[in-house]
Amino acid sequence: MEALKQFDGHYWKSLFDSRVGKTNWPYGSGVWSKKEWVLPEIDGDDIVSAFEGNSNLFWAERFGKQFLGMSDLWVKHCGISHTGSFKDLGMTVLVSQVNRLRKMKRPVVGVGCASTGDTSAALSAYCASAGIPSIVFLPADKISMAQLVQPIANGAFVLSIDTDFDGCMQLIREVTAELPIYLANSLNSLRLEGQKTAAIEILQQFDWEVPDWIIVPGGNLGNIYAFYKGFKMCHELGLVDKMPRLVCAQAANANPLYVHYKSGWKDFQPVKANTTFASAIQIGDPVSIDRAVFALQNCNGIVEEATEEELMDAMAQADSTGMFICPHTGVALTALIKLRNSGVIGPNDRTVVVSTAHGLKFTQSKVDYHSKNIPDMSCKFANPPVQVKADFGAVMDVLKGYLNKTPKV
Ligand SMILES: Cc1ncc(COP(=O)(O)O)c(C=O)c1O
Ligand SMILES: N[C@@H](CCOP(=O)(O)O)C(=O)O
Repeated sequence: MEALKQFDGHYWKSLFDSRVGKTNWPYGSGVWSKKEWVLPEIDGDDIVSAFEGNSNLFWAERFGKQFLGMSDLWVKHCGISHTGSFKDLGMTVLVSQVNRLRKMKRPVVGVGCASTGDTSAALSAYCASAGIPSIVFLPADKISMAQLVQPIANGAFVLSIDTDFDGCMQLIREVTAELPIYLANSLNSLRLEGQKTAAIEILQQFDWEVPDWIIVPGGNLGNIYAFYKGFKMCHELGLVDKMPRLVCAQAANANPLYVHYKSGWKDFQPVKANTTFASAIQIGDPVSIDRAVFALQNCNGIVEEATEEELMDAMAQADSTGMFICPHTGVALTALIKLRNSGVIGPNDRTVVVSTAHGLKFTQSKVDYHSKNIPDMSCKFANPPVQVKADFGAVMDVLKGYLNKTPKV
């Protein structure tokens, strides 16, 4: 920070703004356009990038107005990305550094992670691009088919292990302590250095105006800290004059941070994470718990939770306004709905919900919901297809019934 403080906020803003939308290597990446703040000393030739970042910040006008009476609601689509999640932002930094270490002949035989599906997809893609072996530990039968096929296709060594994510995490930590395999989970701060650029990007996209609220779904809890760090740096280095308030949203079935928050931050206890449609955050013993607590305590942050029904309904409502979000973003939207209904978030507060993965990775959950195929869930926003005979009269009857119910313009 001392070195960066040699330049003022105006300098950094115009430097970062000058790089947006260009193809210059590596600055065309949303992460590497902030290289001086991420990993300054790395040589451009060592960087492994898919020009990640620069994701769209979408004005959720209809969702905000129709469901929440809000005028200034935005969704940061970090999941519209190379491997379909925000993990690309951190993985480009970590794999670039490993690439550099290997060129320096350091003994790194490969890179490994435990994963609920998105970290493994990003790791295997970036490693494949650089010709570095990747090893991924996945909890058997607990990730989506779309996520599972990503490391397989990218040539990773995939271990499907009969445990949950927390079990995989413990195993990879033990294995990487014994073997020269570089650990790629977010306890490695290189990941967070990349992920923090999403916060800087949001400020940049608002012309360096600070939103009131940022809502982030949390699992292993690296990302909530990364957002805090990105905003904090912009504040301390004079690019903006205040911090937003952060909200971390968890699935009620995997809510150790929520329980800790509700206890007044007394004694943290890991939980046994139960099955959730937000499967990528089915984590009971998050590795970045201390960082997350630090971040939330220092920005007057809030933790919320979402039941399965709440998160699936929120996802369906968002999709009905033209989005196609993942269940984790449904968790974040539920937090928004609760905070808006209780008046904590005001109708005109500028609010950004961070969407963390592409909805196409989680289509089975949408199929189950719209087929009303979920035990004990009413699926009240389901929109199942109508079965109809191949007959003009039958089709017309069905269409007339539909058009009669459709609001007139
Ligand atoms: C899609 C998705 N959303 C949210 C998260 C939560 O991020 P973090 O683990 O950094 O809290 C993860 C991974 O854990 C994820 O894959
Ligand atoms: N959701 C993550 C869980 C691991 O998180 P990490 O950020 O510590 O790698 C995943 O997709 O694996």
